[in-house]
Amino acid sequence: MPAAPRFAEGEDAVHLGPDVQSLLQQQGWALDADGMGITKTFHFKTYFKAVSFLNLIASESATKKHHPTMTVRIGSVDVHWTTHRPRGLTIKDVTLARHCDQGAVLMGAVESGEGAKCGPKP
Ligand SMILES: C[C@H](O)[C@H](O)[C@H]1CNC2=NC(N)=NC(=O)C2=N1
Repeated sequence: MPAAPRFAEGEDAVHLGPDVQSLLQQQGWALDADGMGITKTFHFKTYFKAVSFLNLIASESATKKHHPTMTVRIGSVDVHWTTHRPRGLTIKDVTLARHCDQGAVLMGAVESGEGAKCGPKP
């Protein structure tokens, strides 16, 4: 059975619960096995778009002083949000996950399978 979201101490779980559920059920975010974080992979037609998206998120992260773990590949970016202190999901994770979804639209994200790939064309 998938984990339930685990909110950091002091968070308003009553409001944050439905916000996290909508990210999970409607926006394609996945909950970590321990319920403490969320991940999503964004796909792009070019490496340059993938890197530009990463920089868009990096810029907002610097402003908000909340930083994701990101892995950039040739045609995709994995983004993981969690809060280290206090440990668990917070409103910052939710707000910045939404920012990622908006930024992905701006950067022309595509469906999984349509992103750039290595190797010869099929
Ligand atoms: C002081 C500073 O705001 C904190 O260390 C921030 C920095 N960025 C952070 N980023 C994330 N993802 N979680 C944190 O708990 C966190 N803490």
